[in-house]
Amino acid sequence: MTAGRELGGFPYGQEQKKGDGGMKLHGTSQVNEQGQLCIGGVEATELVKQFGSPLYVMDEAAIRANCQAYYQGFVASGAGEVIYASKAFMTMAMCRLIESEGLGLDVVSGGELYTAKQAGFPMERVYFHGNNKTDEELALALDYGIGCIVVDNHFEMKRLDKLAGERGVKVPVLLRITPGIDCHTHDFVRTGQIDSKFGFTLPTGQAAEAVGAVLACENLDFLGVHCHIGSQIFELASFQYAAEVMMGFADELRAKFGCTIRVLNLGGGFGIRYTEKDDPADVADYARLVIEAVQQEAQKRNMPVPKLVVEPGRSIVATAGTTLYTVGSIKEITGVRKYVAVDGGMTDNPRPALYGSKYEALLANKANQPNEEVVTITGKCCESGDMLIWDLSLPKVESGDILAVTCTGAYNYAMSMNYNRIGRPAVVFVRDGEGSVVVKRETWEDLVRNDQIPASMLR
Ligand SMILES: Cc1ncc(COP(=O)(O)O)c(C=O)c1O
Ligand SMILES: N[C@@H](CCCC[NH3+])C(=O)O
Repeated sequence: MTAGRELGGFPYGQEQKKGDGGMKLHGTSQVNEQGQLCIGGVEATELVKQFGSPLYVMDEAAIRANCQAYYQGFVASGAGEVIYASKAFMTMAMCRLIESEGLGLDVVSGGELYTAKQAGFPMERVYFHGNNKTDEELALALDYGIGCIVVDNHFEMKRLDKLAGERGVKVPVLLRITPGIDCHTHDFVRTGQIDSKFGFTLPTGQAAEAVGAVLACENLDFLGVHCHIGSQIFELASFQYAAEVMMGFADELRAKFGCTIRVLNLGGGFGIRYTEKDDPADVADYARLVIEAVQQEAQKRNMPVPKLVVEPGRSIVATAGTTLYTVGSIKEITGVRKYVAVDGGMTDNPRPALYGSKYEALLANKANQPNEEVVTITGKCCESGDMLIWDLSLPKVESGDILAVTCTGAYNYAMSMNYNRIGRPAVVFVRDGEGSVVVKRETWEDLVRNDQIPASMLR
């Protein structure tokens, strides 16, 4: 099983039949004999009837399969631990799923931490990240008995040491290191290069100095080091290189301070197939390569092999998600373009507007019909940049059709917003022919829930 598991080709439209990769469906998604897209054994049109539109649909079996691929690759062999980067998609139900698959959790805010706690997630399996954690967040983490805090900077280190001391605890910490590794991905989602807001910089000597500082903190238990070289990475060699650089750094620390790292956390970033242009490797190959790299480096340097931790986010959930929209207005500018507007847009998927991200889509209710036209899918925001997909080949589109945008499981719901006071769609987990709401749709009432009118304006 691999992340982004694809269940073979799919007879959707003429262009895709040309054998150029074409549109593929992930997880349990398939087209039934009536030409209807089904996810988790339920027709997409049924899901919309039952739960409304637009709708985030998460294929539970697909998420579990991705978790299991990671578990097999990294945990079953005894090499280490997999902690799901909850920023990609976080809800209480998701925490339950992750817990049941034997993975840990990476959180980056008090809100994510609180959600995990509310879901009953075991706190000793939680790692807390972030470049500007507040005292309140650090105190919450300590009071919850968190497993590990990934310290990003000196400001945090000092306050955490003090807060832990006040509570009479010694808290396990990793130091976030910026190793200076450049990898091929979009600039905005590249976090490992030197010019980064995250972590202690390795090549300048700042990182080694920070280890000296953490070792001097009475209430911090230095477990090891962390790095994260970026997101949506396809070159496995980048991860291998990161492992080598970090093990080299561990060797330097041994020489300098006589300390041994017990944990090496190499972050997340494994890429997934959004469109035919993306060609990800298997999680099993990724695991093998990284585990071997760490073992070889340890052997070469006569060091104990540290516990390896990885933090996948996107590759656990992205391919499991499909967003269903209802087609509304259609505007044709003859000889220029045909705009097809859906009942969502950048508010539920800001990635195309933010990063120029590309997605594939199909008409869920006409999934076996040949493509007839090229259209541009736009959202309903008062914003010209509110585009979801440019130049998409589809069967003849009509108002009322259900458009299914695939691979929306990561950083879609998580990054959704209320611009134009548009409520967030519901999130539904589908499995074995049934859908269950895991996040309710935001109502107009929800949108004004926190609004206050000053007394002076009520007079
Ligand atoms: C520190 C850290 N860990 C893990 C992740 C998860 O990355 P991805 O979703 O690309 O696997 C991120 C996000 O890029 C991150 O910043
Ligand atoms: N939000 C980004 C990924 C962020 C990575 C966080 N470190 C995306 O949608 O691709």
